[in-house]
Order: sequence, then structure tokens, then C-alpha cells
Amino acid sequence: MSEVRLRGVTAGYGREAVLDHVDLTVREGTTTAVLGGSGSGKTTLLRVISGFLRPGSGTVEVGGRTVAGPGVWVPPERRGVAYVRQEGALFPHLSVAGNIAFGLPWPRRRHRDRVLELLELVGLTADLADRRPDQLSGGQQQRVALARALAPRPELVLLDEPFSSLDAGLRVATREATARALRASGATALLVTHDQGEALSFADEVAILTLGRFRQVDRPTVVYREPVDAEVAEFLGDAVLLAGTAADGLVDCRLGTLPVGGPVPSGEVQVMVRPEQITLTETGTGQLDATVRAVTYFGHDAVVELDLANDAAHHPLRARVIGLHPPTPGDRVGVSVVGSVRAFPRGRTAAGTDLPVAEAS
Ligand SMILES: Nc1ncnc2c1ncn2[C@@H]1O[C@H](COP(=O)(O)OP(=O)(O)OP(=O)(O)O)[C@@H](O)[C@H]1O
Repeated sequence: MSEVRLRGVTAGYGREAVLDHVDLTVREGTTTAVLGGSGSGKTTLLRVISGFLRPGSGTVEVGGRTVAGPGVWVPPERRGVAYVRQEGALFPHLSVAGNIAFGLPWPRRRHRDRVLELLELVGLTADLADRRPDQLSGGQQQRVALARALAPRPELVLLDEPFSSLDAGLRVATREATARALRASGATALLVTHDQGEALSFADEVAILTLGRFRQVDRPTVVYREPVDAEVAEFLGDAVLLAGTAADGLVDCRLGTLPVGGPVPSGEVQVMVRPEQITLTETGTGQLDATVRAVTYFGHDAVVELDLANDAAHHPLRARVIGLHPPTPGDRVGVSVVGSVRAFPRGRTAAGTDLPVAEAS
């Protein structure tokens, strides 16, 4: 049993609380990605769980055992928690095998079989075992760091932005190898990142941390499609926010009358549409007509800025279309919205902060 549970955890440095009565559960054998902006407290959270920082209040449980709480303090080395940092921090004077064996308990340090098994687990070949870290690519070094962390069969693996120093291609390959290795080892894991795509693709659950609290913790598809408020929606991807009026499961906005998914407030609302929900067709065949103002081409897809024909204020609107045949500026197109949209009450976010008043495309 290696579930992690935080209840009412407050922690910080000096007087200022970085984490403010935080609750979080990571189920046994699953991975949760903690997504937050710079300085939101992601590393502080990992320090509290690993035992490098004492919480001011609340309890931390790892594997059903309280490791921090009123009158309880288990030191880091007795928590069964492994920590992989941004830079793997391998020992430069030891070989790959030596680095991995360092993570094994003393009597097993000479067991080459276990080292080779761990290399295979992280997707590296046995011929790398005798190289020094400076003879490896950045992605290979991170995989060795992961193998070293998994060597003592930890109950919990904490990953602190372990892919952020890698370039795009290596990053994806290393991320996939890490996800596979974690699944195969059965470890519970917590990944800290500020990369939305990484959080959504890597983890079983995504936890959004802002202002010292978790705003939403749920499966990737749920936090993306059903964000709790407009701020979370914008934090977790591209979002088109529009003013609207909601009633009876429908909302009126400058994209027309659209069905609302999830909770349906009534009255003045902020409408959230993902740009990929806005599809372009031949002019006259969509729900609305528009003129293409600008196109940003990314290869696999393109972002198209549109001027809606019925919009006297000329607020541009963003659509995301597949990159096969993107339109060109000046084209006239039909515009439709696929699926339901979200509607949030105007005025306050779920966290109690004010919503932006202006429309954003
Ligand atoms: N040792 C420290 N002493 C004092 N303040 C600290 C210390 N470490 C972090 N902080 C402050 O605590 C806040 C949260 O820091 P933390 O490192 O947890 O954020 P983060 O979300 O991991 O950020 P990043 O994504 O930039 O690494 C920041 O305001 C930071 O300046």
C-alpha cells in the first residue's frame, strides 16, 4: 500500500505560507501531475512529502503511515520516498552501473543482474552500463537517474520537472520511457511540472496548484474539458472566453445559441470554448460567417484568427484547425461550434478571485 495523503497541510518559509491547507490524495500505483506556475509551491510540496521541509500544520501519510503530523516526524531516509530532480545529478566519477548500484541496499550493490534489469526497465541497453555520465545524452542521464531512484523499490517516486532541460524530441521519448518504467515498477508517483501537455499526457490525474491551493484535481480529460472556472480553463490550455447569457441548458453569445455542458448557471455568464471546437467550412454552410484575419501555422495544426460577420465590435476569435489545408488571410469561411461549451457564473472564480470583465478571443 503506497497511497499518499495530505490533509490540511500548511507550509512555507518564515512567515509566508506557500501551501495553504492543502489536501491531496494520490492513489496507490498511480501518477498525479502537479501543474502550477513558477513559484506556486510545487517544489515546496515535494519537500514536505519527502521530509526536507516540516509542515506548519496538517498531516502527511505515505503508504498508510503518518510521516508528518502533530507529534510525528519521520526523517527523509525512513520514508521510502525517491526524489528525481530536474538535473538528474548523477555522480560524475561513477559509471552508469555504479550510479544505479548506489541506489541499491549495501549487500546488493555488487548485483550486476539487478542493475541490468533496472537499465532495461528505463529503456536503456546493457552496453551503456560501463559509460560515465558525461558520455550519455541528457535524456539517457535522466533515465539513469530514474533507474537509480527505482533501485531500492521505493513506495513513492517524486519527480521534480525531470524533463525540462531536454529538447522537444528527447523530452517526449524520455517522458514515455519514464511513464512505462513507473507503471512496470508499480510505484506511486508525483510529477511536478509547469508544462500543460506533459501533465495531461503523463499522469492519471492532474492537480492544478495556484495561490497555495489545489483548484482542481481530476483525470486529464475532466480538467481539460470541464475546468471549474475560467482561470483554470486558461491555465490548462488555450481558451476562448466570451460574454453570454445562460438559461435552460443553453447560452446566448456571439457564436450563437449553444448547449452548455456541466453545471448550468443562469443569467450573465462567461462562456468557455476550446479553439479546436470551432470548425471552419465553406462560407454560407456554417452557423455563422467570418473572414480570416491571420493564420499561425504549426505544421500539425494552425491557429486561425477570425472576424465574425455579425460582430460590430470586431473582437477577433481564435480557431484551431488541422494543418493539412489551412485557410489564408482574407478568405471567407463558415464557422460552427462542435460539442457543448462551459458557462461560469460572472463575477467570481471557484477560488474566490474576480473574473476578468473583458472578453478574450
Ligand atoms: N528556501 C527558501 N527560502 C525562502 N523562500 C523560498 C525558499 N524556497 C522557495 N521559496 C519561495 O517559496 C515560493 C514557492 O517556491 P517553490 O520552489 O515551491 O515554487 P515552484 O512552484 O516549484 O516554482 P518553479 O516552477 O519556479 O520551480 C516562492 O515564492 C519561492 O520564492
